[in-house]
Amino acid sequence: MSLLFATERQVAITAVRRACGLTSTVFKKLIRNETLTKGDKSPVTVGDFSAQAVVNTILARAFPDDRIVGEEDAKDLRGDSLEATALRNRIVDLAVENLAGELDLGEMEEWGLGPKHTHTPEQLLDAIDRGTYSGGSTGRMWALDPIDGTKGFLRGEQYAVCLALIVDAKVQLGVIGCPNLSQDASKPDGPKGCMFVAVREQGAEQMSLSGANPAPVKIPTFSNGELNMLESVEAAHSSHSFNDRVSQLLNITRSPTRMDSQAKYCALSRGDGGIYLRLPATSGYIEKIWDHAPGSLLVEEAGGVVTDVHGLPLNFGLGRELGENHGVVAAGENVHGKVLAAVNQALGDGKPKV
Ligand SMILES: Nc1ncnc2c1ncn2[C@@H]1O[C@H](COP(=O)(O)OS(=O)(=O)O)[C@@H](OP(=O)(O)O)[C@H]1O
Ligand SMILES: [Mg+2]
Ligand SMILES: [Mg+2]
Ligand SMILES: [Mg+2]
Repeated sequence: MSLLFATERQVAITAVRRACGLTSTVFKKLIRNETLTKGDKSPVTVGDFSAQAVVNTILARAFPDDRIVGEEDAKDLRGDSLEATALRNRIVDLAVENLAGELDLGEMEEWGLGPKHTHTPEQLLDAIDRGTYSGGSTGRMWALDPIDGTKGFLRGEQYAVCLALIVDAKVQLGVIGCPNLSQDASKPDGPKGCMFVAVREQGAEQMSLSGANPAPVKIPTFSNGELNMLESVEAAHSSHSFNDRVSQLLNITRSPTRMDSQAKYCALSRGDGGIYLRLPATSGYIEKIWDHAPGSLLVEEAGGVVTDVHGLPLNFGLGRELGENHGVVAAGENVHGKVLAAVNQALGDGKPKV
């Protein structure tokens, strides 16, 4: 008897692994004018667009009826301007080359892979735009962040290719590829490049990006003295000062580890740090589902708890955003309760006294 979501798991591993190969190539050759600034002032690179084209092409072939909520869209790539044409050509070349790569273990030709397939520019732009689904509470949908932590990617630091399958608003499968993350946190100069895979009720595991050495990941039981806070690098993405206050309340003496992207969830799942705390630094910012879907399942399957500051589960069924949640509190089972209490004490401390 085959396990639930076995095919989806293999397709997602394939898509994330291929996309990681592409982003690593792009990083080595990225040139200045290959980065755009989006309406919200955040960066997007040829790597983000072409990785979304690759993942969505594979998903569309393997599961033609599934919807996709992806971070990027192809609007800026469709014009006739010199800039749009150059960007489009580069993205198409990258995606075509990546998809044409010889089949690796577990990959299937019918997923659009291998040298026999052709992919036209129009098909690849349409593949990117398959990611424009508005989300919702029923049915199957994939959540894709082709490069999470684009700023980290541009700095040559942590970033992640993140893919999740959500069924009736519940994350069932999460795959995260971290090309720059050390396979063993205690050996920062050792081999880099890991993939984290979680299936609901089937546990979580880490493997190398090639798929080698799969091993279960588990959050250990921490005492306060051993706890270490994981937080965003960008102060604009989550409040560092708030996290300092919570650390004080919990008597955490170790300094926080700053890391871009859902690599924070990955680090937490294998016990490199015991808490991931993310409070909005800008009032009004609502978290996106693709920034949390695979990471939250990974942490839960590794024995952790993920809620917002009110202790509510993240609700992935409200569209492209986590519309009803405020902040994210992720920690091992034995510490989540006290972290939540400290978060609420710190939030109360900040309120004007009447
Ligand atoms: N104002 C604001 N507040 C909170 N979050 C924001 C904000 N702006 C952007 N984003 C999202 O942050 C994603 C990057 O993840 P991190 O914050 O973990 O990375 S970082 O350490 O700050 O670089 C980043 O994901 P990517 O765009 O995929 O890189 C964004 O979706
Ligand atoms: Mg982005
Ligand atoms: Mg992101
Ligand atoms: Mg992104």
